[in-house]
Amino acid sequence: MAQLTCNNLTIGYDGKTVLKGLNFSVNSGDYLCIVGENGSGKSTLMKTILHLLAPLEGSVIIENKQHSGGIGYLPQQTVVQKDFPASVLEIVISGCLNRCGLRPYYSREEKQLSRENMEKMGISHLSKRCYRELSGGQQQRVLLARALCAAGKMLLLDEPVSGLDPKATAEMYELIQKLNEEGITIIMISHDIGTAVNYASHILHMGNPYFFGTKDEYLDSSIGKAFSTQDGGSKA
Ligand SMILES: Nc1ncnc2c1ncn2[C@@H]1O[C@H](COP(=O)(O)OP(=O)(O)OP(=O)(O)O)[C@@H](O)[C@H]1O
Repeated sequence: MAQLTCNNLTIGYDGKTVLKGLNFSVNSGDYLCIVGENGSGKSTLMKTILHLLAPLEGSVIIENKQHSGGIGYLPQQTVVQKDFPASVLEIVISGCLNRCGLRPYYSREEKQLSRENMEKMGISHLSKRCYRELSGGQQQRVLLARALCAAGKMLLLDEPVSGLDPKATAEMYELIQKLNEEGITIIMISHDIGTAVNYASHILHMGNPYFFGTKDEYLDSSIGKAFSTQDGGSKA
């Protein structure tokens, strides 16, 4: 069943179109990689899916939102965020804020959920450490644990390995794959087509024309062939 459907969706800012007429859907348990050149609209699409930006035309439908819980979001990290003066636990548990509603404290269940997600991400031993003193890879695990606290069944990840070294990158991809195997739907922006093709079940290649289909359909398509042979098949 489709968890997310974009119908004839036009995205952009202040009435200026970035990409027109997008049609695709994501089913529960899918792993969608969004690839495309700089400025092709990947982050704009993600913000539109999150309802942070209104569509210029068309619609974004998220099925059973009230039953499936929230959407976990891992934004692209900025320099300011890397310097955030809070403890790991404070950052992870802030992912539960939406669950609190008007209640001005975290419940026992929310504290337990934060502990479980830190455990999943292998960062329990860092819970009291200050976020800004951590390595880039550790910081991304903290933000992923935070996104998991907010997530029901869907995680949106905007270049989760940006700036990480090869070892931390591989570990991050393994963690994301494990979450997908546990049933969480993944929608991830990536600049790395090689990885997209390795891990994803579906590819959305932003551009005019855009491509949407399964990984195998992408590898068979002219756009997929052109990009997966370019630069040794790694960069979009
Ligand atoms: N806040 C904004 N206001 C107006 N235009 C914007 C804004 N943010 C992005 N844009 C424009 O929208 C277009 C798409 O940008 P977007 O960031 O979605 O691309 P992207 O594919 O995510 O790029 P990258 O790979 O560099 O992250 C670009 O032309 C960009 O200049």
